[in-house]
Amino acid sequence: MASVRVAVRVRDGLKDKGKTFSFDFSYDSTDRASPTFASQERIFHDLGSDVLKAAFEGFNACVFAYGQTGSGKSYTMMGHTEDKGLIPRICEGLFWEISHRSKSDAVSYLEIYNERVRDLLNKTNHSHRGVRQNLSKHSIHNHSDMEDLIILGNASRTTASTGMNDFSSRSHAILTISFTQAWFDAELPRETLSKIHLVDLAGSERADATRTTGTRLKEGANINKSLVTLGSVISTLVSVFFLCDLPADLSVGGPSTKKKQQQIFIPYRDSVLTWLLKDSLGGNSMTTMIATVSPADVNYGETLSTLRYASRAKNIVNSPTVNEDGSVKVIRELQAEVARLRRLLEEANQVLHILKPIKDSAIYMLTVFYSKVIL
Ligand SMILES: Nc1ncnc2c1ncn2[C@@H]1O[C@H](COP(=O)(O)OP(=O)(O)OP(=O)(O)O)[C@@H](O)[C@H]1O
Repeated sequence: MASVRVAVRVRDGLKDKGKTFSFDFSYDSTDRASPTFASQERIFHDLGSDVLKAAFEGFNACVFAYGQTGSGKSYTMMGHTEDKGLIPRICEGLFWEISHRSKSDAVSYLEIYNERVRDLLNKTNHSHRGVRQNLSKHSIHNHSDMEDLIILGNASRTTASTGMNDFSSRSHAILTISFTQAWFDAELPRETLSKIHLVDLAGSERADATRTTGTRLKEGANINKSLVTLGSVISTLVSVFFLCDLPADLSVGGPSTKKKQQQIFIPYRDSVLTWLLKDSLGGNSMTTMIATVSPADVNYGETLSTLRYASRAKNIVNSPTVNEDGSVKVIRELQAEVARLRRLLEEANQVLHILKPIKDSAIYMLTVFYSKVIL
């Protein structure tokens, strides 16, 4: 079991309004000259390197950035050419490690725009409501292939200028790296498949703050709808785990608590985003949420709501397991069984070896007894 890790990254000066939250990490990225300034490198060191570690151990991993529009989600996830964010750094790390191991990789990159999935790596693919239908998968052989795909995908992403951000992401973007490793462990074959989801969410926003109308307003409504669903999924998951955690004597429903947990409906299907992130929230994944805040006074309400959102997400417990290829696992288990039977046979032979002289002398004694006493 692993809790969702939550890191908070602050863009501007934070005014103390007397609320306290606790998170796994907190970063101050307000002033480059400050000794406490958290650089992109530091964020990768703390959060990105664990994603790589999990993936190489055969787990699924997910990082998603959540926060008000303009607070630094895209900067944290993608960054700029000269100031790279988590995605390019994780990809670099992946290829650095991969050069020492056997593997194969595939990448897909999609955006969810107005509740429709659009393939960012295949412009001929029209957007659709179905999840992952027709999504192109691209084999990559080196880091430069990966960089080209990211540049291609980013160029297709829907951004627009809003009152809060000149290049506001108007969609949620999910880059998925599927990653297979095959090797021999004590002469037995092993194969694991890990998936890394790197997610840059569109900004949570108020229409009046972003001064949106028309298309922007419709986008904003869809963004907010999916973020509200994400919030409901998080709250519901937390209540399920809260019931799990209750000691038997405190559990509200006594023996029926388990039944209640099973009856709780988690609204994953209410938005494309939550459906795609199903495994990352309450499922088989090591997940990190990065909450970005830009707490100028004017943003106090949004900052507080982001921190509350993040604080709830911290209570989600996932159950990550190593994703081993089923058929390779069966082969490995059969090989282990054959080795066990061989060992048993050897032991039986050794016992026979010890018993043989006893058997021979028993036959000899019986023969002597028969010839001398009976005859
Ligand atoms: N920690 C930071 N250090 C330096 N610049 C930053 C930082 N965070 C954000 N910025 C800058 O602020 C601007 C807005 O950031 P960004 O586009 O990442 O916001 P966002 O949260 O992704 O917004 P939206 O939800 O509208 O897409 C960008 O020009 C970005 O480079």
